[in-house]
Parts: sequence; structure tokens; C-alpha cells
Amino acid sequence: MSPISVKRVLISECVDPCCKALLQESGIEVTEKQQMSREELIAEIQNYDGLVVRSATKVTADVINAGSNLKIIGRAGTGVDNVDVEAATKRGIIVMNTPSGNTLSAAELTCALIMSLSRNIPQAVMSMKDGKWDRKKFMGAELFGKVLGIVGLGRIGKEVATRMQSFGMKTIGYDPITPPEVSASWGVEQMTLDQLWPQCDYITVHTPLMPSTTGLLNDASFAKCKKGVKVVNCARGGIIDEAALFRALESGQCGGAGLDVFVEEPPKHQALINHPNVICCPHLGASTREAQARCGKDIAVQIVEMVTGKALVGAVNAQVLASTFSPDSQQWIRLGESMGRVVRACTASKQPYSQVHVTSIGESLRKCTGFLSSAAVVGLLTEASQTGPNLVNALPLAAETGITVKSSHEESCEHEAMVLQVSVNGCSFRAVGSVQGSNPVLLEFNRSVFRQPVPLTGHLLFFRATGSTEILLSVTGALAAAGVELQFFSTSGASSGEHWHCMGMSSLLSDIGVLKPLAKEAAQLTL
Ligand SMILES: NC(=O)c1ccc[n+]([C@@H]2O[C@H](COP(=O)([O-])OP(=O)(O)OC[C@H]3O[C@@H](n4cnc5c(N)ncnc54)[C@H](O)[C@@H]3O)[C@@H](O)[C@H]2O)c1
Ligand SMILES: O=C(O)[C@H](O)COP(=O)(O)O
Repeated sequence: MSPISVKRVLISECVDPCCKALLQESGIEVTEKQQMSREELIAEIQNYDGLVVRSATKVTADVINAGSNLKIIGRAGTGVDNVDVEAATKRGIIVMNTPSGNTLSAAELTCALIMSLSRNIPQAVMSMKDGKWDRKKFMGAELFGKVLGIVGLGRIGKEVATRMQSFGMKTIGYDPITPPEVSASWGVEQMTLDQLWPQCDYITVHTPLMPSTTGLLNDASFAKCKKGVKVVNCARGGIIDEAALFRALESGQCGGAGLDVFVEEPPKHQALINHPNVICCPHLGASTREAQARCGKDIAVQIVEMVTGKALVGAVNAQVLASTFSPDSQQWIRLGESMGRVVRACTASKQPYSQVHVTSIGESLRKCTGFLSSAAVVGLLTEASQTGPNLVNALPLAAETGITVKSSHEESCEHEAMVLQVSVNGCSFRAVGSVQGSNPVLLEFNRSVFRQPVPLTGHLLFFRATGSTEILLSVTGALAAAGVELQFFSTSGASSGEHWHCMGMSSLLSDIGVLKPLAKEAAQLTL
């Protein structure tokens, strides 16, 4: 993938200073502005190619759409639920995060809340600050021998498990993706949620917030828990339903809650915060010097690596791009885009497309099918779309335009090639291309196999006519009469009927209509 140009970055939150320093070292201009209102952000964002945020900046669709130059949204942290990733993808903007930078800090805060719940530490502290010495009121319970249920066994869930095991807790859990044998290797026995709820003395959630995890702990699940169960949420507000939690606290079904995150931040549900059995923090899971230094450094390094074309790390919406950061893949991307543009030029009068099918051929292209399809769609849509198609938004744009994109792979030990088949208004077009040396070439167009591979560069004329010497001479003559020099010529190998031919030209014809008497169809383009 050709390097993405990012010259100006806005950091809209308190991100470790190393982030700004590293970006500046790479020649990127950085502006830091904290606590911008939504209106200010919308007004300013057009001045930047990049935006770096934590969780407080709401990067909504209107912010994204106002960012006419935006190419990258970097989240110095894990959760990207404050970014409208779908809107960013449609606009061809890469969204990336630094998911492991704050894992340990979030895990440690979770453990601190579990311990605080077991011994009422915050309440005891408050009582002493109130001048009291109440040793009876704050009777606690040991963690040793208790059961901790961990819902979400990813990075943080795992670190919480291993730490709490050292207190002698039994750790059980649930995760639809992490295999049971993997979690068993770090001491967590997996089971269904219905099996898990009644066994737990403590429950901690470590999932992203999404439809399947919203209200995971609700009235029904609290009812299945042991009376007095204690719960912790250091993941995202809403995974534990706040109203259901309040009811469970009031009834005693829930014996205590440790909350770092809330549905709205700052939280609106003040009765919940004030509940005597609730201990809470203002979203401090990642607020350690170490986590911030890691996240700030990671996001800056990731942006610089992307800008310099070295690698794409941490992208949450453009995984297909990760495999495009090698010199070899650049040529294939150029081939895909060029083939798309050739097909577009030759089918201009027949739009719209209904189906695009890209086949990669040859072992070394096995992993390239995804980006070849996107590249071909970029070429096909380049002049049609106002949104500026790129490898990030090609497939969503195609879907929006009603184009079905299919991709497949075929093994071949003889050659590497890409086949692009396009259905347009009931007709089917098929192009076959490859990379020779480092140059993208077209080998075949609509069953016309070129005698010489057509280099996909410069000013190209494609026309459909018989291969008779007279026609070819007439076309050459028409070019000469228009003052256009012929640079190369490749005709189809077939001896009879009409076929596609290609000529390389010194410039484009000012009026392609001069070929009307000579060719059934003709198209020209510059690659
Ligand atoms: N409080 C903080 O400051 C803070 C800091 C870092 C991360 N977080 C949040 O913590 C959460 C976990 O982060 P992580 O880095 O461990 O993420 P992760 O992606 O490593 O782990 C999440 C796990 O949740 C699992 N999961 C998905 N759907 C599930 C479901 N329905 N039931 C059970 N498990 C499910 C996934 O399979 C995955 O293993 C995220 O929401 C993140 O935003 C909060
Ligand atoms: O998802 C995260 O990384 C955490 O919630 C931390 O958010 P923060 O960077 O705003 O502290």
C-alpha cells in the first residue's frame, strides 16, 4: 500500500507527552487541545489528517464527516466504542487502537476493587476521615476459597484470573471465543453462564460493550446468582445493567459493586453511586503512568509506521490492509486498481455493475485475494464515487452501490495472475493480469489474449475491431492525424472475428470519436 500521508494530527485528550514527541520527531505537526466541545471539534477537524483520542472524545459520524482530510483515528487505549467505526470505514478512514498497553493497569484496578469489596476498604477510609473508629461495622470476608466468575476471557480477564488465583480464589469463566483448553491452561474452567451465575461469590466482566453483552448482568441473571454476590465492572458501562444492579443492591441479592465505568460518564445515576455498598472510580482503569506511556508510545509508533509504509498495526477496521505493506503487494495492488480502471473505461456506457468477482491464481497470492478484490473495486469506482474509494472503504462502498463482490483463489504452479470478472447490465467482462518484474500487465481482455502483455502504465487506448492489417493501419493513421504517437501495440492472438486491441500512446486523443468508423468500441485512459 502506498504510504498514507499524515501531516497534521490533533490530540484531543490527555495522552502521554511521548505521543506528541514521537509524532513530531517524524515530521508530523501536532496540536493538543483538551476538552473541546462537539461543535469545536466539528469546526476544527477539517484541518487535520489524524486524530488521537482516549475514551472521552465522541468521534461520531458528524465529526467524521466534517473531517474532510481525516485519514487516521488513533485510539490511545483499548475500547473504540467512542468512535463510529462504521462511519469512518465508509469514509475510508483507518481506525486503530493500542489494545495491550493498558491491560495490566485495568487488571490491577479490577483486583483492587475485588479486594476493596471484600474488606470494605473505601467505606472504612471514609468513616475514619469522618472521625469514627468503627471496627464492627466493616467486618469483611476472606477471598481465599471463594469463587470468582470471569465473563470475558481476553487480555484483561486472563490477567485478573492469574492474579486472583494467588489469593486462593477458584476462577471459573465464560467466553464464546477463547477455547476452554486455552483458559484452562491459566486456571479458568469454562462453563455456560447459567452454570456460572449460581457458583460465584464475585463476578467480574471483561468484554467489549456490544449488543450481546449489553445488560449481560440483568434482573434475570442476578436472580440466578448466590444471594450477596459481589460484582465488578472495569470494562464498559452497561454490561451490568445499572437499574438492575441498583435493585439487586437494594434487595441484598447483590452484596456490593465495584464500578469503574458507567453508561454515561460522568454517571447520571447518583443513587447508584451513593449506595453504601457501591465503591467506584471515575474510569481510572488505564490511568497509570505506565499504561499511558505504553498507549501514547504505541499509537504514535503505529501512526508513524503506517505513514512511512512500514506496517499497519492495530487497525480495527482495515485488517485487509495489514498484508499490503510489502513492496511485492504494492505491485499487485497497482495491478488490481489498474485492471479495475481499464474495465471501467471499457464499460463506461454500460453501467451499473451488479457483480465483481476476483480470483487470485498461484500459491504466493493465496493471502492476497482480499486486498486484490478491494483494489479492483477501487479502480472500478474511482471516478464514480465522490467519497474517494480506497482499500479501507472499497467493499462498503461497493455494497452501498449494489455491487456484490466475490473473491476466490485457485492454485497454480505455473503462474501468478489475477482474474477480474465484472457483470454490467447483463454483459460479462473478464480481464486477466499479472505482475512481470515489478510492472502490472494485462494479459487478456474479454477473451482476447494479447500477443504481448500490455504494460498498465501511461496513456492507453483499448478498442474492439477485427485484427485485419487494414483496420490496425487505419487506427494508427487516425492517431497520427491527431498528432498522437504510437508507443506500443498489442493485438489479440486470434485470427478471425472482432477482438480487443491495445495501443500505448504519447498522449490521450482529444476526441476518441475519430475512431468511431473503425472500431465497434473504444476507450482511452491514463494509468
Ligand atoms: N476501565 C478501563 O479503563 C479499561 C481499560 C482497558 C480496557 N477496558 C475495557 O475492558 C474490556 C476488555 O478489554 P480486553 O483488552 O480484555 O479485551 P479483549 O478483546 O482482549 O477481551 C474481550 C473478551 O470478551 C470476549 N467476549 C465477547 N463477547 C462475549 C460475551 N458475549 N460473553 C463473554 N465474553 C465475550 C471476547 O471473546 C474476548 O475474549 C473492553 O471493554 C475494554 O474497552 C477498560
Ligand atoms: O478502553 C480503554 O482503553 C479504557 O477504557 C481506558 O480509557 P481511557 O484511555 O479513556 O482511560
